[in-house]
Amino acid sequence: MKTEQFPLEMQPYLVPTPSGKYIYECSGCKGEYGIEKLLYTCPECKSVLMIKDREWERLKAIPGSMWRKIFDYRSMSTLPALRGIYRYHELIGSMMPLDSIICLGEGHTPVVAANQRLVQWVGIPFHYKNDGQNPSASFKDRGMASAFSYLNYLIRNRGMSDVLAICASTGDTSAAAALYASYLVDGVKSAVLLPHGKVTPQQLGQPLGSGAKVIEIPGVFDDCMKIVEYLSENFSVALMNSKNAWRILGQESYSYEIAQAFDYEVGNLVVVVPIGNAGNITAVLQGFLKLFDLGIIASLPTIIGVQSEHANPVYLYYLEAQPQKRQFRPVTVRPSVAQAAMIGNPVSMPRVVKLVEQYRELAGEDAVQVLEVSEQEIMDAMLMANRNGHISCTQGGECLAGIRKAVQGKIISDDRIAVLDATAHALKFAVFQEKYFSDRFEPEFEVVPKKELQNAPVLVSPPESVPSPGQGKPLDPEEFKTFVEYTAKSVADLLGLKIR
Ligand SMILES: N[C@@H](CCOP(=O)(O)O)C(=O)O
Repeated sequence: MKTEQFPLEMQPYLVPTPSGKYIYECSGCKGEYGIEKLLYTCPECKSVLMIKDREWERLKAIPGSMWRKIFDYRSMSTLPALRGIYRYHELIGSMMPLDSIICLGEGHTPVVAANQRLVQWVGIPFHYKNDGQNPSASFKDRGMASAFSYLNYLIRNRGMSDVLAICASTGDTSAAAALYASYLVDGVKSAVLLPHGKVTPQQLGQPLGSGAKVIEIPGVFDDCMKIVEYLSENFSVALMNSKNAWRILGQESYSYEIAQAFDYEVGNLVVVVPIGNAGNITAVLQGFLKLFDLGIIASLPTIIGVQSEHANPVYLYYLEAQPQKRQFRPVTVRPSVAQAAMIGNPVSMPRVVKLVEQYRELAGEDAVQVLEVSEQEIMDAMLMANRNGHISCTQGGECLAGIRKAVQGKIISDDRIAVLDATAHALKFAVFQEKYFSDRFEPEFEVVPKKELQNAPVLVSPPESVPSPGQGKPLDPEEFKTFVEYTAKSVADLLGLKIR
């Protein structure tokens, strides 16, 4: 819809203009730093940074009801910069002029209600929010849209040039970073560091296809992360992992979209997210806190973070009930089907600690929970989801296993409604489905396929006496008729079809 076609009262708000005073704020010592250049950790105490708008309070001059209208109307705007996550401009980088914004179609991902069979299996109604329907098929695109828009802003306004965008990845971040870098023609190249053999073939193909320099490293993601951290401290590169606080801003849009999808009534919702490098749960918590602070939502939803038993440092941290006794200890990860979250030392942990405390102060101790599930539960849940109309990845399976456990363990009451994060498209993780279906899981995964969830193709192969078409060798009409009749009968027998 064109701006002039919106109701008159909305027109002044539709096209945002740059506003606010953005700074980096240290999640440890609270030190503040200007955003004229990229900064990842506090120069003083080395803790990770958050981005803060010093003029945030000005947004409260507009009532929550009006913000709701602004965001809803903006969803209909055809202005290129507002087609994706920047329809929430004031919340995720309002200093950014619209001409710096990169939008590759991220956001607006569907919220799909579970059918009755799945609702019964879990115990409460729930929805999947399919972030696999983003441009590079994962939620990382939300964060990359924001981090690359900021890079673009620095290139256009601050004379930045010859940028090498670099990241460590379990697969999704690299696909997203390479995609957005390839779009920015003004001197941005990308390089991605992947743990050798621990990224699916589909995910490996993505940055290669986008033209990134793909470098494989022995070890796991945590090792790659240490290398890119070293590179970003000692060389002129732009770090595109969620350690870069601009990534977090964009990923907050996941919370904004959930609020919008539920008409901003989120108090009864339980939002379930997997935890890997912890950028996602950071953004989800911060996103809902911002909406609450501006009166856009009247109450906060419950947040459940889920980890696999094979990569569970955040779960172990919160196992200790007394906050003053909690101590974060990185873990050595074991092979996990939730490979995107196979991370033992999440870089956003200091942000999580701070935000969970803030969230619990406002919404109660139970408002944020962290659970762990087994590899078996993750795989079974993903397959259950996908057999019932979803396109969930293994991390989405992790969420489903988590909410089921929470309901069965009465951590969540049966009058709640859940929204599960399917962080990536199922196709990226087809290799784990294949291992399950063909019973080829290496013992370390600790997954034993259940017969009722397996599936395999059946080859109908006519005997030599029946002519069969071959590549470039079409059958004559009589032979073809014989082939069709024989094969159709075999298929009918296989399917147990009855003659009409
Ligand atoms: N799961 C991630 C790991 C890196 O996470 P990030 O959000 O810090 O970039 C991936 O897809 O690589």
